[in-house]
Amino acid sequence: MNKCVLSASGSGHPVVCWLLTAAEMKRCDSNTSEIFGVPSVVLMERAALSCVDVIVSRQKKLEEQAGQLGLHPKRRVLIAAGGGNNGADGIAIGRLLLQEGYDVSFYLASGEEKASELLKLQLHTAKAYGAVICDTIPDGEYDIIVDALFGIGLCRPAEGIYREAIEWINAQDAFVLAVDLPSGIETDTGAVLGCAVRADVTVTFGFWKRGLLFYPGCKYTGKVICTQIGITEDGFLNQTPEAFTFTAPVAELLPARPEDGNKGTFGKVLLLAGSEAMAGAAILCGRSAFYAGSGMVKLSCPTLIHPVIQTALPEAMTADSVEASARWADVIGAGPGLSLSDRARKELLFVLQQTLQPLVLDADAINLIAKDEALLQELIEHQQNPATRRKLILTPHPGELARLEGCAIEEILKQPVFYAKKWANRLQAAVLCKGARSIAASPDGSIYINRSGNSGMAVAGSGDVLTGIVTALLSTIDDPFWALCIGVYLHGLAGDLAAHTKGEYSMTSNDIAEAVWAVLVKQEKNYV
Ligand SMILES: NC(=O)C1=CN([C@@H]2O[C@H](COP(=O)(O)OP(=O)(O)OC[C@H]3O[C@@H](n4cnc5c(N)ncnc54)[C@H](O)[C@@H]3O)[C@@H](O)[C@H]2O)[C@@H](O)CC1
Ligand SMILES: Nc1ncnc2c1ncn2[C@@H]1O[C@H](COP(=O)(O)OP(=O)(O)O)[C@@H](O)[C@H]1O
Ligand SMILES: [K+]
Repeated sequence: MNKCVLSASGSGHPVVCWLLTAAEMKRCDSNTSEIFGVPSVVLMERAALSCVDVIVSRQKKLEEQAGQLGLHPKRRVLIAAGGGNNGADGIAIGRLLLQEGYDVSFYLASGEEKASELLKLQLHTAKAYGAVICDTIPDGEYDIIVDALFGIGLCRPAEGIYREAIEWINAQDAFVLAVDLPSGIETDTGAVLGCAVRADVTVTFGFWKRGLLFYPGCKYTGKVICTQIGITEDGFLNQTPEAFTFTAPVAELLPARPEDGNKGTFGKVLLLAGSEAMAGAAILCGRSAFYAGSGMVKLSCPTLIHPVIQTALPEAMTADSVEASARWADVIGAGPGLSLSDRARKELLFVLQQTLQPLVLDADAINLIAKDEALLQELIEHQQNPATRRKLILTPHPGELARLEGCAIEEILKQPVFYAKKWANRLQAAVLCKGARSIAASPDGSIYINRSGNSGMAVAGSGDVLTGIVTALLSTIDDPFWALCIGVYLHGLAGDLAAHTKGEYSMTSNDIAEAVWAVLVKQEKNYV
């Protein structure tokens, strides 16, 4: 991956949003305090102030609206604090709200004797300002609940009094602000450990955590507000986080289009796609490749389906076999609607063994390789050897990745990041694991987590569109991992546009393909 582009984010590169694990965040916290000398208590005060800002500005709006109706919204707050530094944040928030004139009750779920040092300090200060700390939830009705039970330190399922507190919070008719993360959400995976708070707003400090983006965690966060509390990219030192996502627009990452270019300049894409029963896959893939900027697209598929392809996609050329076009192509994409036929296998073998161009493998190309242990081993050996390695992208869904791995789909779904990384390393390739949050892994260990797209994209042919986009981008973007990340992101944006016009119920994969051009126009114009 082009680390230069990513590290530019320190100077405010608008495209990349880091997604941290708990360990990365802890390292960054401690570097900020220990190397740069910003005391933890200063960071904590800023963290607390940033939450207070959110509460106070919301309250102000409510009071303005209610005032016009002669109403007076109450300011009854409950702070629900755990025994770690997330709890300490909560106590600091409560103390600041007391000073703002709010009616604040404090519930400390863990005993004071088990409190972290910073929590002890915060308890001492809060008490000095008149806070009364209760060891059961004080009876009463609350307008605002601050969830500060657990943050990035959650390490086991929430049980006992913690479960009771979480369930109680979820049963209240109050505005819930989660501090850093909703309690019960695992920082790295977004899994619910036991049970989790359903927040209206999550104020997260310094950087996004992966679990705020992954499902199911993202369903618990409400609106996520990432606040700057003095923990910056300087705190990474030389260890940038593994994972990132894009924030729109990505125009500056798109391949440049030379004014004096010709159709050869913009990529000659050869697609091994389509079969008698799946001609549409080839059409969707080819159409998307054109919309994503390819100069020329040639589809290698059985002669029988040439007429239907020529009719639906007159811009494309057709061929009976890849052999004749192998030299012509700048890039090859293989798999959509290919089938597992003998012809498909023969064609794929030719591509794998007789060509060297950058290659995208999807769907049946992956299934054919997964079925053939010798072929898979040969591919691994080629890719492990720098002398024979080619630029390679794989775009499996979890079922296809499970076939490659030889395990159950559930196993992949439990650890998608792990398996994407494992295959990226094994094949020295950019490997995607598709889903509601597609994960792309690079051989250098970088992870892209995609957040564009919607459930309307869970429709037949959607993956074929992605293959067309990614193959087109691979012809002009040098780094396969970048081509994959950008392709996946644009594909999701096209899905969002299709959902906007046709709705998630009715949109088809062709609607996604037909939205690609509009997404690119928006990117070019630098707005979304
Ligand atoms: N410099 C810093 O370190 C900063 C830390 N901040 C806050 O500190 C938090 C991290 O603090 P901690 O590392 O203390 O972690 P937490 O406060 O998130 O939780 C850790 C505590 O909870 C316990 N615990 C974990 N899972 C449990 C379970 N299921 N049941 C019962 N107890 C459980 C642990 O044993 C530990 O005592 C962040 O999320 C953030 O809110 C912020 O104040 C910003 C600055
Ligand atoms: N709930 C969802 N939210 C966002 N994107 C989704 C969702 N479900 C599926 N997708 C996307 O739709 C595409 C489906 O691809 P794939 O499973 O290969 O479909 P097909 O084989 O039918 O073409 C993937 O890019 C995936 O990330
Ligand atoms: K929390």
